[in-house]
Amino acid sequence: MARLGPWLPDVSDVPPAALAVSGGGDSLALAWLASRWRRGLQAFIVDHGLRPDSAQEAVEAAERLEAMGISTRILTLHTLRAGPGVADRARDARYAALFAACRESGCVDLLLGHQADDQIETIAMRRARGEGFGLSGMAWITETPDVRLVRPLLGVSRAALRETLRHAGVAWVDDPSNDDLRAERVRVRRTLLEGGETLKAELFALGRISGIARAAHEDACATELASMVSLSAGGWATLGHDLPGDAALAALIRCVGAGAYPPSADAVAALRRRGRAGTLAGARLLRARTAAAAGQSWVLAREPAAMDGRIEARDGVVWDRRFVLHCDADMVGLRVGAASMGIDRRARGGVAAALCETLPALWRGEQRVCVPYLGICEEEALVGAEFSFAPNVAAASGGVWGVS
Ligand SMILES: Nc1ncnc2c1ncn2[C@@H]1O[C@H](COP(=O)(O)OP(=O)(O)OP(=O)(O)O)[C@@H](O)[C@H]1O
Repeated sequence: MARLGPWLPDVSDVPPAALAVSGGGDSLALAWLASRWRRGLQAFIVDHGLRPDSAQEAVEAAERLEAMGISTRILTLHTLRAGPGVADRARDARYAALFAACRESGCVDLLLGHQADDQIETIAMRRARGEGFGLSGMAWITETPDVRLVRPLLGVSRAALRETLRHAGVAWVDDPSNDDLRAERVRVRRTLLEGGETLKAELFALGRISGIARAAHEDACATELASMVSLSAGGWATLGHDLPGDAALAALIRCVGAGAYPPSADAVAALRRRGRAGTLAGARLLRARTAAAAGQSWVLAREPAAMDGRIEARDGVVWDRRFVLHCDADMVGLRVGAASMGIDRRARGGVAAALCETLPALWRGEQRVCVPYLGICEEEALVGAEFSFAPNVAAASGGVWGVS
């Protein structure tokens, strides 16, 4: 059996990972954290040549990186000029330079310092522009023909990264263009700061919800997502909350519970204030059981459907407003009901019990004979039985498009 580790791979074994470092707090924190994670790092600093101090700042950032033991190259751009659209032109030129440098150095991964606040701002900007799917924000990993872009810090707040650097004794430079109100991102950041935590929390929820909607159209694993949202991913903790704010919790309840109308604001506030398990508008709020997340983390699961669908014809049973059943076998006489409780942990294959209760199963009388999503099938004729999302899933997954 192979030995576990080593955790710091030998440079000769793996291609170097590239770091895009601006000299600002986010990407320097990325570099510092990465330097404690692995060897074989190659940092690239792009000097856009647009400000008189930029060359000197690039040299200072390079010194900070070298002090962390990271080999560093400054990529100087000579052709950029100030003027209309300079931010977009600078970004295009920066990525082109970074990609070329990665190719030259044989780097397969390019790590970027985008963090959780950037993500929230991105979602806010896309929402303001009326974009739809973009509401799930930036991807953690983006494959390009040149390199794989990796954003490992998307779950970490700007404040936490600054704190990390302070502890490590690493100085950074705040780019003055981050205060330039002509930039859309800067204006959005200002609005978010003024709007406070509620707005942030709402946008975070919206991002997740639209991710859920997209997944619902992509594959069956979306069942899990459409039926259950984990509130433990560190997102709310990042915002300093145990549970999301009222508006965000209402949006999530609507998504998971698929109610035709949003829950009342008072009911949501009461559920949140109580801080314990409860049911509202077709969704159940439960404490997560996992030991690692104990104390802080919650799950919002769909309330198990009370409805049983008796199969009268060969096909076309819609269950829980979400699923359509398909099967070649004659199933008249069976019924579709919730997979329900009592399925052995091993048979569930890691699927949470709360989610299991919301999955469709085929029942013959009191006997559960098939749970397609879990691969459980007691009758040979039913082996091909399948559920897919009902065509009205966008509506069924709960006002996904209508949350505002
Ligand atoms: N001058 C630079 N040199 C190298 N990398 C940079 C530079 N500027 C930004 N980056 C990389 O891009 C990340 C995001 O930076 P920032 O948010 O300023 O860029 P952006 O213009 O919003 O870019 P994006 O289009 O990628 O969102 C940084 O954390 C860093 O990894």
